[in-house]
Amino acid sequence: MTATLIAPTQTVTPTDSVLELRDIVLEYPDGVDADGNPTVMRALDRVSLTAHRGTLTAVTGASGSGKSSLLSVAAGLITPTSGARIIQGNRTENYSDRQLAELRRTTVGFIFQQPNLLASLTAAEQLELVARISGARGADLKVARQRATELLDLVGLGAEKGRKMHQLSGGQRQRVNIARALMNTPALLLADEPTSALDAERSASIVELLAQITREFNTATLLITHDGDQLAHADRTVHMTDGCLTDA
Ligand SMILES: Nc1ncnc2c1ncn2[C@@H]1O[C@H](COP(=O)(O)OP(=O)(O)OP(=O)(O)O)[C@@H](O)[C@H]1O
Repeated sequence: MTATLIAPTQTVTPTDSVLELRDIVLEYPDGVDADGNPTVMRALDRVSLTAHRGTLTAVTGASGSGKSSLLSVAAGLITPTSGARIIQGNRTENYSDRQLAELRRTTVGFIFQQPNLLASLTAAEQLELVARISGARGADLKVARQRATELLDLVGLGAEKGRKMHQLSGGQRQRVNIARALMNTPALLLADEPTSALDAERSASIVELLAQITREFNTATLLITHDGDQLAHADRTVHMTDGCLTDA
C-alpha cells in the first residue's frame, strides 16, 4: 500500500465527537398479530454510542442482532423511533429527508459489503461522479479529478485508475469503493462488512487501510465485522446482542 498523505480539510483534535447516539430505539413494522393489530420488530433497544475523530470502532454481533440497523441510523438513512442522534453537534432526529440527504453528502462516507460501482466507468470516473453529483463543474471538477487521483494512489490503485470494474479484482474494487467514500472528506466513515467477499489476506489489508485512513483523515470510523482477527486494528470494540449494545 502507498503511504501518500492527503491532509484533511478541517483541523480537529482526535477526541472530537462526530456521532452521538443516546438511548436509540428503532422499531420496524412487522405485520399484524392474531387480532389484526400491527406489530413491530425492535431492532435497536436503547442503544447509546459515541464515535470520536481518529477512532476506529469495530461493531460485532450475531446475524440479525442489529448491526446494519445501527449503521443505517448513524448514517441518517433511517430515522429512529426514539432517542437522540447528534451528528457534528447537531440533533438530527427531526431533520427532513432533504436535510438528512445533505448531511450524508457532506459528512458521511459509506462502504457497503458489495461495492456498488458502475460497470461502465473507470476507477477514476467512479470517484469523479461523486463530485459531479454534488454539482462540481469547471475548476471544481478539476480539483475533484486531482483528489480522485490522490485517493486512488492512497488505496494502492494509482496504476489502475483507468481500468473499468471488470478489469479489477474483488479486493481492488473494494479499494475503489473506499476511495470513493472519501471523496467528500467525511467526518464519519461507516463500513458494513467491507471484507465479507474477500479472502483472509485481502481482508486484512483492507482493514489495515481503514485503520490508516481513520488516523490520517481523522475520521470517526465504525466497522461492522465478523472477523475476530480484524479487532486488533480497532481502538474500541462494541457488541450487539438482540438490539442491545455493550462494550466487548
Ligand atoms: N426493513 C426491515 N423490516 C423489518 N425488520 C427488519 C428490517 N430490517 C431488518 N429487520 C430485522 O431487524 C433485525 C436486525 O437486522 P439487521 O440487519 O440490523 O441485523 P444485522 O446484525 O446487521 O444482521 P446481519 O449480520 O445478518 O447483516 C433482524 O431481526 C431483521 O430481521
